Amino acid sequence: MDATPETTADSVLAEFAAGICRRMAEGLLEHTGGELRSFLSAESARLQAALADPATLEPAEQPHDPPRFSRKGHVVINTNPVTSHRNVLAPLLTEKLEDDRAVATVGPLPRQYQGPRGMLHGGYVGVLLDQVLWDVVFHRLGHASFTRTLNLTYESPVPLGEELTVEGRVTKIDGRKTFAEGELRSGDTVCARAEGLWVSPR
Ligand SMILES: CCCCCCCC(=O)SCCNC(=O)CCNC(=O)[C@H](O)C(C)(C)COP(=O)(O)OP(=O)(O)OC[C@H]1O[C@@H](n2cnc3c(N)ncnc32)[C@H](O)[C@@H]1OP(=O)(O)O
Repeated sequence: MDATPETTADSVLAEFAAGICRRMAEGLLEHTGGELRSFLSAESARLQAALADPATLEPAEQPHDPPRFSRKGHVVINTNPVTSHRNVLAPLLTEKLEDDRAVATVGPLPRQYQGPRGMLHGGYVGVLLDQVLWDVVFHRLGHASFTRTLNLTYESPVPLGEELTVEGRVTKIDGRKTFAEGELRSGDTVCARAEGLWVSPR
């Protein structure tokens, strides 16, 4: 990353643009023909308007992920593909961390995450569980670790278009090894379970 400073207005604009990109990604899979053209034109116009006068986006909004600064003063942007409001791939989580437990809500997820028709792609099920289990391990240890194993059991398809709950728990710490487990639910239905091992750096 470079050392260019970023104002709050810049951060708000970047997240606004990411929101438009998310809507475009969804709209590209929803619309066709003339409807697609109108949709793209309207979203482009919204971005152009914000670019022409970024101040109009403030102070109504504050950035969710304002850039941090490294010790050398370089801008560090949150690139996380699950949680960063600036990463258009991120489905975005709202997460609560307490002691050995994390509970996150995500979604409703749109069509760009689709695997089987109307259902979440299985790889994304793993992405969501990996993130929440990593988060609870980080919260418990106070430092980052690497996912070494992640075993998934798919119990039932995960519906798109509904809010999902992802829960993670630390189950054991043994030296550099931290074990955690969790599940992804739609309502009261457990759709997937995960258990894995996280290894702290030497
Ligand atoms: C900022 C937010 C980021 C969120 C990220 C979300 C999580 C991620 O995606 S992390 C990225 C994906 N993971 C990776 O890329 C990791 C790739 N793997 C690695 O880099 C290495 O294998 C790494 C670091 C995990 C472990 O390497 P290394 O430190 O050499 O481990 P190693 O010494 O062999 O094993 C450590 C311990 O685990 C044990 N162990 C290793 N594998 C297993 C296993 N499968 N089962 C049980 N125990 C195991 C070893 O026996 C050893 O135990 P002990 O300390 O008692 O002797």
